Amino acid sequence: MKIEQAYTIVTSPGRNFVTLKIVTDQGEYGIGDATLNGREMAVVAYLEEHVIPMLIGRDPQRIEDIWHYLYRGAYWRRGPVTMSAIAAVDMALWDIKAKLAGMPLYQLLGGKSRDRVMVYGHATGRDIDACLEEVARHVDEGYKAVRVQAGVPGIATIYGVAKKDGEPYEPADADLPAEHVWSTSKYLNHVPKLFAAVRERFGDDLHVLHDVHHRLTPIEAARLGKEVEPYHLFWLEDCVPAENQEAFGLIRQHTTTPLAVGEVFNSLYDAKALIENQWIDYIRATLTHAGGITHMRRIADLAGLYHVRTGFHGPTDLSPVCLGAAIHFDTWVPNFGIQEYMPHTSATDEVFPHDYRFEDGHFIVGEKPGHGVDIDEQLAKQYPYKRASLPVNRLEDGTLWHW
Ligand SMILES: O=C(O)[C@H](O)[C@@H](O)[C@H](O)[C@H](O)CO
Ligand SMILES: [Mg+2]
Repeated sequence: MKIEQAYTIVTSPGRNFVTLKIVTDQGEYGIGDATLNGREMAVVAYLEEHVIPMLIGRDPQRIEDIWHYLYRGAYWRRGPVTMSAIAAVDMALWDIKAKLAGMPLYQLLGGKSRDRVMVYGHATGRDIDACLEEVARHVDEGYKAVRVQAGVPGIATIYGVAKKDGEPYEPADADLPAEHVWSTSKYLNHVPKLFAAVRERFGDDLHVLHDVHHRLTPIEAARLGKEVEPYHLFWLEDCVPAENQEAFGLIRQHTTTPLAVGEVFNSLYDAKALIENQWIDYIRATLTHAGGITHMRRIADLAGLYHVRTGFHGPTDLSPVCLGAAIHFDTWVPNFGIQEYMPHTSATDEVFPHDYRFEDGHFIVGEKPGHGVDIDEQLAKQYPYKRASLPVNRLEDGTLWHW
């Protein structure tokens, strides 16, 4: 069996998505998600110029060998563009292998470790009251876990909070990056009040999460972790940028609030010290940005040795292809923690027909052979690519900060 054809499909049903389709000489095909928010066309160029020509004629069943050919064989290793391209190939090849086996992907990975996959949704509001209403809506819809992000008095625009209450949040909202202004002190003073209000209204059983989006220093993160301890967060996410993995060692000494990190990681080496030192509780790297199923299995297995569980990144800027494959992975992986879920627009769901379903705060995996997600290429053509950038952040004195 040989790979006869491979091509990228860029579509923007509300936001940009990059999909790689691989077709074999026997007519079987698989698809993978290659979406890197705000840098989509860099991955398309990498795939078209450097990856696809090398795939033609190879045996699609040799997933492991193709992974190493693309990783080691490139000489230049890692990085989000390279690893998203490799991930898309890997996801498409697992899709093909599972279709050839006549099995849903989770069966090929080792079968079910659980019947359903707990997800967390996003509640966002411009102030605490509006945010509590959104938490209530999620609880009514069956969610058992909710990420809570509210506006902070004195900060005009903040990560995770939609421009209008009740609307979904989309960060890549401008042709060129919007500029936000950030105040660490205003933020730190406000967040404990938000979680006090959440626990007061919703009691102890609801799992609550919060995303700091990389904005604090280690000692500031330690303070926040301590101050929210009474509210028993499921996790505190990305509390500092993680290039310097040792930073988490400092935070860890100060707080029992569980720590999650990794949505911008693209390899095991980004997380090695974090995992081996047990500085974190949840690893958030996901299939599309961290080298696909083949590499995420290695990360999850290492994590499992150190009591670290998975908490895959699942924003709307990953396509339903990634989400579908992730739900198979989540259904299998022994050390599963939780799956992030931001619902895609109905236009996106139409372009990417899928067989996973949301029920009572959980995803239920589908039974179709492969990862269960397809692409309607004709419909995809109706939504042309439109450049969209993530914002940048500045301190009140103008210094460029982490967004
Ligand atoms: O926890 C999350 O879901 C993330 O922080 C996202 O909202 C990112 O900001 C986005 O994926 C960037 O492209
Ligand atoms: Mg995040």
